[in-house]
Amino acid sequence: MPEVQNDEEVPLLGAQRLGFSAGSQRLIRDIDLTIRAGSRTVIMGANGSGKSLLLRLLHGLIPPTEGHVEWCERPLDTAARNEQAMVFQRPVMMRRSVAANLRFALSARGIRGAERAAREAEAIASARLEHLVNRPARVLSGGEQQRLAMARALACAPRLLFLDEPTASLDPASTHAIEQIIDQAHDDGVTIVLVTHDAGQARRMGQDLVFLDAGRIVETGPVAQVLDAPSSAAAQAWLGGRLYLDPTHSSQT
Ligand SMILES: Nc1ncnc2c1ncn2[C@@H]1O[C@H](COP(=O)(O)OP(=O)(O)OP(=O)(O)O)[C@@H](O)[C@H]1O
Repeated sequence: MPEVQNDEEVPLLGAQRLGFSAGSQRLIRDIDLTIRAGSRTVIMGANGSGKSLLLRLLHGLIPPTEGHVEWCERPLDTAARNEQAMVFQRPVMMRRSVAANLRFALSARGIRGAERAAREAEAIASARLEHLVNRPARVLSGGEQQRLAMARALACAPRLLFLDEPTASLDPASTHAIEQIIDQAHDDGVTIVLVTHDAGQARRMGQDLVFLDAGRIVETGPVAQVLDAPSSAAAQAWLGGRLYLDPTHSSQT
């Protein structure tokens, strides 16, 4: 089974024979994956290869139609999901101030009073949002909203953070700010699973790379190894800027 390697030996998240079908379309299939505590895993693949779908399955946002996901070797339930967080390419902001968005997320996890105030202040400082704290979140720029989305996710102290193309719409400065927040979170012990199309970002942020094609893992390995010397035809084509259509695989089979 392809296994993501890293220094620590604790299997935080595991997927066994994970699959998702819609009608006759097998959109995700035969995914065996282990994410160890403290690792930084990058998921790459062409548009439509199933990266976002896989992230949603791993986070328990949608139920698999085949196989299962385990958290610390136990079924992925609501309590387990509360130990994870996810940030999307386009953050969803509530019609409230920056501070109120943070407070709401913390309250939803049962965190109130002095603890909530302390976490809110820490999150605002770490995302450098002090000057925007009373502004309606929905009028923030894309980069500011994404910093708030990161702050909101990390304020809940997740053990694992899923990131689905978090900088795809951002300029280089905002991208750098988000990457700094991810680095800090990782230094603080948060396990990172990042979907990106940006090979530079994969090199900066990742240790292990999982390459998807047509809903299945076709290659795994250290980021530099996969990017510099891909072994799969799909990764070779994608890195060479070519569309890859594997004649032996169809989503209908
Ligand atoms: N809930 C769903 N029901 C049916 N089909 C879906 C569902 N979610 C995603 N799909 C389909 O699954 C395929 C993979 O979608 P997904 O969004 O995971 O791709 P992706 O690799 O993240 O692509 P991109 O790089 O363009 O964001 C697409 O063809 C999409 O239309």
